[in-house]
Amino acid sequence: MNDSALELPEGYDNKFPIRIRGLTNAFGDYVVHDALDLDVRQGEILGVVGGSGTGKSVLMRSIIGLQFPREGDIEVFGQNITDAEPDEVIGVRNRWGVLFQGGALFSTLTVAENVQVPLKQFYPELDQTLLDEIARYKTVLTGLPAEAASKFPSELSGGMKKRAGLARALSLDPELLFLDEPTAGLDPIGAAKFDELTRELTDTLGLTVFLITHDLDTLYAICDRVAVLADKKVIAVGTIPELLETDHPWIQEYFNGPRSRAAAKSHEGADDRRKALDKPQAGRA
Ligand SMILES: Nc1ncnc2c1ncn2[C@@H]1O[C@H](COP(=O)(O)OP(=O)(O)OP(=O)(O)O)[C@@H](O)[C@H]1O
Repeated sequence: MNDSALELPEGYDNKFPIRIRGLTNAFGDYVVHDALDLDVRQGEILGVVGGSGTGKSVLMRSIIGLQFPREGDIEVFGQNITDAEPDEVIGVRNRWGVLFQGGALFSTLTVAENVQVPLKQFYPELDQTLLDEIARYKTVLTGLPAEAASKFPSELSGGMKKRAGLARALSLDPELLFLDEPTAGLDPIGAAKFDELTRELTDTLGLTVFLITHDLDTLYAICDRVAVLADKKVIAVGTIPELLETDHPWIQEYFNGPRSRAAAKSHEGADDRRKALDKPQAGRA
C-alpha cells in the first residue's frame, strides 16, 4: 500500500522510527509526562509498562497525533510530527497501524468493512474488488478464517475481535504497529496465541512494534526491550535482565515479584529461540 513513498528527511537513517525528546503532556494542572525521552529501535517489539495511570496510553496517543503535547518533540520516521499540519504528516500516518484497547471495531461494519476503513481513507481510488481482496487477505493473515470477513464484531469471540482489530491495523501495510494491551481480556491460551502471532508478523513483515501491556507473559515471550514509565518519565529501557540491574523500587517490585518470576520461568529459553530463528538483533541493547 505504501507506494506513495515517504520522502525521508535528509540524514534520517531509519534506526529509530520513533524518537521522543522532552515530551510534556498535561491535563490542566495535572502533568502526566514531564520531559520524557524515548527511542524506539527499528525492528524491535518494545514493551511499554508502568503502573495504572502512568500515561502509557497518553504516550501512544501523542505519537499517533491524538494528543497534543504541551512541550517536546516527537519524530516518526525522522519527521517531527508535533508541530506539523495534518496534511504534512499524511505520508507518516499511513505508515502506522493501531490496535486500540478492546479492538475498537465499528460495530455496524463487518470485519472486511472495518479493514477497508483506512484503505478508503488513504486510497479512495481503490475499486471495491481490490478492497475486498485486501480485506480478505488481511483477515486470513491474522489467523481468522476467510468467512470471518463477512461477520459483524458482535458475532466474534474476544480473541477473534482482537485479530480483526489487528487485521485493520495492518490494512495499510504499516512499518510501525501500535498495540494497546492486545492480550487484555483474553484467556491464557488465546493470549499466548496472540503473542505468537505478533512475534511472527513482526518478523515476517519487518514491523517495529510499540506494545503497551500489563501482561508479564507477553513481556517475557516476545518483547525485545521494555520501557518503564514511572515518575512522569521513561525511567529505564532495556532487556529484562538489564532492567533487573537497575535499583528503581517499582522495577524491582515488578520484575522480582512472584508473578514475574513465574512468567520468567515459563518463558525460559524464549530469547534463545528468537536468536535461533536468526532474528536481526535490532532492538537488543
Ligand atoms: N482526556 C483526558 N482528560 C483528562 N485526563 C486524562 C485524559 N486522558 C488521560 N488522562 C489522565 O492521564 C493519566 C494517564 O492516563 P493513561 O490512560 O495514559 O494511563 P495508562 O498508563 O495507560 O493507564 P492504564 O494502565 O490504567 O490503562 C490518567 O491519570 C488519566 O486519568
